[in-house]
Formats: sequence, structure tokens, C-alpha cells
Amino acid sequence: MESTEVQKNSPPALGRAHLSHLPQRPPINLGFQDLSYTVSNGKVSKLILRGINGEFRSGQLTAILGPSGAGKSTLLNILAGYRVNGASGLITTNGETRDLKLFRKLSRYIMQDDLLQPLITVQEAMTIAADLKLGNDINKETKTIIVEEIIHLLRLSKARNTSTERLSGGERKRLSIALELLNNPPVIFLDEPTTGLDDVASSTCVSLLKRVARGGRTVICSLHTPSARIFSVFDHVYVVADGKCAYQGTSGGVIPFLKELHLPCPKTYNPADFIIEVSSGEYGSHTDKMVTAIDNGRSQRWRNYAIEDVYEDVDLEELNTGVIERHNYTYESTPCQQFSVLLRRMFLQTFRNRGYLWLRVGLHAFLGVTVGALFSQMGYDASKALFNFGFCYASIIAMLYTAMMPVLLAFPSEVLLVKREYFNRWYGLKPYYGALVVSRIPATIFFCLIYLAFAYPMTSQPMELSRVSMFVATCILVALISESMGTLISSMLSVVNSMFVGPVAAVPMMLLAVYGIGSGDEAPPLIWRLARSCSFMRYGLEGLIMAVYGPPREDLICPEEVDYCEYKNVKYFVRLMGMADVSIPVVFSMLVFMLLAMNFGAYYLLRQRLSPNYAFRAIKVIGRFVKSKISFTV
Ligand SMILES: Nc1ncnc2c1ncn2[C@@H]1O[C@H](COP(=O)(O)OP(=O)(O)OP(=O)(O)O)[C@@H](O)[C@H]1O
Repeated sequence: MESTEVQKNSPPALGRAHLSHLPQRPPINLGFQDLSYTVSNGKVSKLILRGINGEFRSGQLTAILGPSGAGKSTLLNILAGYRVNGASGLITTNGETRDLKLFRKLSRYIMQDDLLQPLITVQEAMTIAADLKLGNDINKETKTIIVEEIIHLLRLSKARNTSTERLSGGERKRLSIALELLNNPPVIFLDEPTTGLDDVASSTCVSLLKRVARGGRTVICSLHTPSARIFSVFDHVYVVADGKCAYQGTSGGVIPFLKELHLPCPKTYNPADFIIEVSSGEYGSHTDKMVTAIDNGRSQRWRNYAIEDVYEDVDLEELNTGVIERHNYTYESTPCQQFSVLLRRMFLQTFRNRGYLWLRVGLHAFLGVTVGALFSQMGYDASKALFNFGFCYASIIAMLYTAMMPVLLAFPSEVLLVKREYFNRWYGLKPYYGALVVSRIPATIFFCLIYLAFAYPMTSQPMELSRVSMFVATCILVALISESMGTLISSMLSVVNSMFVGPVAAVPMMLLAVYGIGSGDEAPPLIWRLARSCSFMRYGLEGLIMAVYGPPREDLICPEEVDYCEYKNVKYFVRLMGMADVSIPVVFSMLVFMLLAMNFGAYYLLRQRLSPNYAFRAIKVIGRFVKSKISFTV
């Protein structure tokens, strides 16, 4: 109903005016002078950008071209503020020194790899992004109109109900751009937006970017080798060669520029290919000549050469009023709104992943039945008390692995997505992390219950409500802590490293949980007692033993065929396990404390991964230095 209304409202012709409902932003001209960038990998430093200059203007579509390894991505990363350390020189916005913090709020960076949230449709992705990025100041109807305008502009109407993982390469690229257009950023950086697209898709994508630029935005793309047709669409071309500026001006100015340097472009040749080949040294070393002719980017001589497309009609003032400082670039939505939108998105993705959900249901049921069968009816059997202890131990190990492993597998990829959204200021990290934790709780509880629904009755554990609740609560807490431990580990590591570190880090936890058990009242040495108090598995095990054997419990039943049952008396058994002094409130307090500590740790590491503080940057530098010292050249 709503969408038909919007379609009726949406203007038939597409153009700049279509984005009329977007929040207004001031135009930004981005300049840089004597920009250099050095990377140091411990042993040697490498100068990648060498004192280059340039200006990228509002309303124009700019291409950064150059041979492979020339420094295009580096320049883009530095201008976007994605890389800061090692850069020197002056970067300006509208003639004033760039305030990086403010600039980050103004600009959006669309990376090459088109990371998109899975399991949601294009329409849902746009609506969720609009809720996050446009906040409550804009009403629902206006948000719908904005979403429709952008969907039309980027020609995504046909794919609106397609899930993001089923989109074609071109559609993914256009959706990435559409998502970032929602709050009308004045500066948009795109790292190789045409990579992986065929000629037609590349051409469509670049034409759309030009229309976006015409709306008063500064659009800057790094490109590899554009076709002649695509090349001619760009208003401004900036060629990087060996870290220096080899040309800056219009695309039409390339041939005369090279002709002046006695480098005539063959008639049938693509000027983009030709200038890249010349600057990569294929026709001899002409780079220095080009750099001198363009004064390493200072010369504006070719800036307006043969401009065919007159865009004075674009009323930038009308669309973009005010100066940067007058705009409020804090998050458009409150942390509570961000939390609720993100939670909605996470629940939607969880429920959509039906196959995976059923797999987990099946695996937990299988595990419950297997463990239940292995320890069948041992709960009241005095001759099998030690085995029943084994059941409790097996249960916390099952909770550890079933909760931690999925996180270790999925979270490293999720971090890359979060990095993109966080860098482009969709939301703050606190609402994101809060939503992440809350969204996982129902599934974790549900899977725990499936396991216990089989394992607990099959092993004939006591059916008193208080004991059942305590057993269930302990298992759930252990699963939640394990999940947070998975997040903590995988927030900093790749999938491969997480999958190695996670299980290895769990081993000491498991060993410490049972260290010294069986020695009765005799306490282990202080150091081991301290180490044991760091293991959440220990408290988990104590919680489960107290749930099944804690006082008041009558003696266990000694089967007739057994002559003597040493552990008939539950109190004696508990004392022998070294758990006579275990206090249930302490066990639960420690589990809750460890859950909080693990989550704070995971949040802190995630924050450092996304925006490292000085200490973490120093650790990274030291790490790289150590790595370079211990690396051997074969
Ligand atoms: N952290 C780093 N350590 C060492 N060298 C680096 C680092 N980052 C970039 N470089 C080097 O800097 C040069 C420029 O890299 P950059 O990625 O900017 O090139 P590019 O022009 O985008 O290349 P391509 O078109 O192949 O992507 C390359 O030679 C690259 O090896």
C-alpha cells in the first residue's frame, strides 16, 4: 500500500532533483599539498607518495588512475582518513586544514569488496540503513521516499526483493553505493568501483556516480584501466605514477597534454590505457617529464580543458546550503534507536538462516541423546557417582564448544562488515555490541534447552524444580560465557587463527576445572588455587555438581548386584570432590562476573580493532618489528 503510494509520488524522470528529500549538506572541495606517505616495516621504510598535490572538487566525478602499485589506493585511503600514520603534508577541506574527526563524519568510503549484510533483501537493507542513518527527525513517509529515490537512481528497483547474497556483482556495487548515499554524504570515496563488472555494468555504475556527483557531492574513485567510453565520463582525472602526480585535468586534456610532451597517443588507442602505459614506463622513462609538466599536481592548466558537459545548471547552493560547522554530524539516531534497529536486523538474519538453525537444533539433540545414552540412568546410582560427575563435566564441555565454535567461525567475517559500517558512521559500537549480545541470548538458551531436554532425564538426574533450574541456569551461563570468549578471540583474529586459538585457549580452562579433584579436603597450592579461580568451567562444574548433589539430598541407591557403594553418601562424595565448601551464591556471582568481564574484554578488543588507541598502535608497530626481525629470507 505504502510502496504503491510512493511509486505514484516518485517523479517519472530520474536526475539530480530526485534526491531532493535528502538532508542538505554543504559542498566540500578536498585539496592536498605536499602529501607524502611512508610505510615502515621495521627494517626498511618505503616512500609511497612523494609530495603530491591536487584538488578534488564538489559536483565533479574524479578518477584516480595509474599503473599497478603506483599508490592509488594509498592516496584514497589517506584522503578518506582510513590511513593516518606515516602521512605528512596538508589536506584541506574548502581551503581550510582538514579536521579529520569532522571529515570522517562527512565522508563515506565504499571499499572494493562490496561487503553487504547477508540474509536481507535490498529493500530491507535500505530501510534498515535509513532507520540508522536518518534518525527520527525524518518521518517514516519521507524515509520511504528517500529510499525509493535512491533505489530508482541506482536502478535497483528490479532487485528490491532479492536477498543481498544473490545479487549480481553490479547490483552489489550499486547497493553499496545506495546505502552510503542515504544521508547524502558530501564526499564519497570508492575503491575500484568497476572491478569485477562487465563493460555495460561498469558504464552504468560510472554514469550513476556522475549523477550522484552532480548533486553537489565530491565523488572520488580509484580505477584500474577504464574503457575509453567510461574514461570520457569523468570530469577530473588524476594520474599517479610512482607515488607522484603525472597528470591532473579533464579526461579530454590527456591527449593534448601528452602531445605537448612529444608523446602522441595513437588515433585508435584508449587515452586512459595510453597514459597508464606511458606512466608505467612502457615507452621509456617519461614519468619525470610528466610530473614536472604538471608540477606534481600543482598545475591547474588542464583543469577546464574541453569541458563538454556544462553543469552550471546544477544549483549546488540550493541543494547544499550552509557551511560545514553549522551542520550537526553526530549520529542521526540515538543509541537506543541504533540498538533496536540493529537488534531487529540481527533477529531477522538469525531467523532467515533456517538451514543453519535446523542444523544446530539437530546437532544439539544428537549431542543430548549421545551424552544421555552414554551416562544413562547414572544420576541416582551410587555405584556410578563418578560417572555422573563425568556427565556434569561432559555437559559443560558440550556447552563450551557448541556455543563458542559458531562464533569463532562467523564473527571474523562479521567484524569486516562492522568495520565498514562503523567507519561510515552508521552506528556507535556500544549499541552494536549490546544488540549483538542480546540477539544471541534466545538462540543460546534454546539450544541449551534442547541438549538438556534429552541429556538430563536420560541420565536420571533429580527432577526437583530447584535442582533442574540450577542445572539449566549453570549450563546457560557457561554457554553465554563461552560465546563471549569466542567473540573476544575472534574480534582480533582471522577465521583460521580464531579456529586454532579458541579450542587451544579452552583447554587450560577445562583442565583447571578438574585440577586437584579427588584429593578431598586437602587444598592445592595457592598458585593453582588462584589459577583455578580464573576458570569459568570450574564454577560451571561446581554449579552442576551442587545442582545434582548439593544438600539436602538423600543417599544414592546402591544396586543390588553391587556389594559395596563407596559414594552412597552424597555428602561424602561431594567432600571427596573438594566441593564441600562450595557456596551456590558465590558460584553464580562468579559466573555472572566472568560473563560481564568476558563481554567487556570482547567489546574493548573490538573497539581497538576498529579504532586503535595509541597503546594498541604501538603494540602493532612492535609486532610488525618483531615479525620483520624473525622473518627469514629463503
Ligand atoms: N603496508 C605496506 N607495506 C609495504 N608496502 C606497502 C604497504 N602498503 C602499500 N605498499 C606498497 O605501496 C605501493 C602502492 O600501493 P597501492 O595499494 O596504493 O597501489 P595501487 O596503485 O592501488 O595498486 P593496484 O592498482 O595494484 O591496487 C605498492 O608498491 C605496495 O606494495
